[in-house]
Amino acid sequence: MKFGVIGAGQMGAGIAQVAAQSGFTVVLRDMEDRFLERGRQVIERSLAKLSEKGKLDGTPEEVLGRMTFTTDLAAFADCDLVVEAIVENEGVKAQLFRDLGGIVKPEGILASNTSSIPITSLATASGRPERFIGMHFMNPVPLMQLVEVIRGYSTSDDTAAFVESTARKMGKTPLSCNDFPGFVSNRILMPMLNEAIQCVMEGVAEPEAIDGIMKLGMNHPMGPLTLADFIGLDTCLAIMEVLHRGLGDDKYRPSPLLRKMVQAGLLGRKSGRGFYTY
Ligand SMILES: CC(=O)CC(=O)SCCNC(=O)CCNC(=O)[C@H](O)C(C)(C)COP(=O)(O)OP(=O)(O)OC[C@H]1O[C@@H](n2cnc3c(N)ncnc32)[C@H](O)[C@@H]1OP(=O)(O)O
Ligand SMILES: NC(=O)C1=CN([C@@H]2O[C@H](COP(=O)(O)OP(=O)(O)OC[C@H]3O[C@@H](n4cnc5c(N)ncnc54)[C@H](OP(=O)(O)O)[C@@H]3O)[C@@H](O)[C@H]2O)C=CC1
Repeated sequence: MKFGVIGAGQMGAGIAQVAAQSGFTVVLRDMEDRFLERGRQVIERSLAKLSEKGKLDGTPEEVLGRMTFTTDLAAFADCDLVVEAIVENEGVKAQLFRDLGGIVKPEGILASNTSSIPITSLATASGRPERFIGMHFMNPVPLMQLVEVIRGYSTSDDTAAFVESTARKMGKTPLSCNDFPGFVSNRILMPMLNEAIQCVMEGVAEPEAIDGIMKLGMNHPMGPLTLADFIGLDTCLAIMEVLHRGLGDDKYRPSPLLRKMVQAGLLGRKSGRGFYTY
């Protein structure tokens, strides 16, 4: 199978890596060579770590040998499945799917790794709504078990079955849900992270104490502010906006502190500073 991934950021690089680990031929695209190079380095580090621990089938070189890095969308023409993992912005994603709809062979399936944006509207933009689906991997992709599979209004049974079987071949567990803002994962997770940010803003406690309380008290592997920094505060804000707009309830209002930090360019781990400094 030829597996396409668009966006070589933290999610796209992880999805491409795990697809190649699973034996698929992979093409990974970003807009500029320097972003592809950054993605390749992340993949090389992750493969080295997995290999060191005996958790990799074959060598890192064999896995990398199944991957091609490109800036050219035409390289996706013969892909059986293309997963998009670019910025969490509906207009930008819709334009990409309009383009892809005219490039990828008609029987190819298009999927979005979006955290929250309506699958049905991206499916319409693609011009092939029956062969369009949400394939939502979790961060960090090489370590997390879940793929949340989101069916759009017109997604066919064959498309859902193909994507679920592909997720299993990648060593993941697919779980399905319908197309509602934030799906299941982020409808439940993101309000908790937003509330932790609101606690910082209101001076309820210092970030370290908030994270410590949730880690030690609730056995969460990461505190909510560490996790928000890990996901990216720009992505967290984009998801909260979709929940707020899409569900029309002020309980999903993004914390003003979250908004201000994104305006200040404090995006978390990827920009070097968020609630913590990296
Ligand atoms: C926003 C959305 O739309 C959806 C989302 O994804 S929401 C986010 C979902 N993800 C989470 O909630 C993650 C929560 N965090 C965790 O589960 C854990 O902290 C974790 C699995 C990320 C890390 O595990 P941990 O037990 O905390 O230990 P940590 O020491 O950091 O890492 C474990 C090992 O994995 C390695 N590791 C981390 N990332 C890796 C990667 N990408 N590839 C390979 N190895 C990796 C680490 O280097 C470490 O190796 P050593 O044991 O040799 O030091
Ligand atoms: N972060 C997370 O924990 C998770 C995120 N997701 C979702 O995955 C997707 C990607 O997130 P993530 O990998 O974290 O984000 P990153 O910021 O790490 O990467 C985003 C990617 O999108 C590209 N991009 C940015 N702007 C544009 C544009 N205008 N046109 C085309 N490409 C663009 C970036 O390229 P460049 O480097 O050139 O800017 C980069 O490759 C989002 O939809 C997000 O919601 C899903 C699960 C978890």
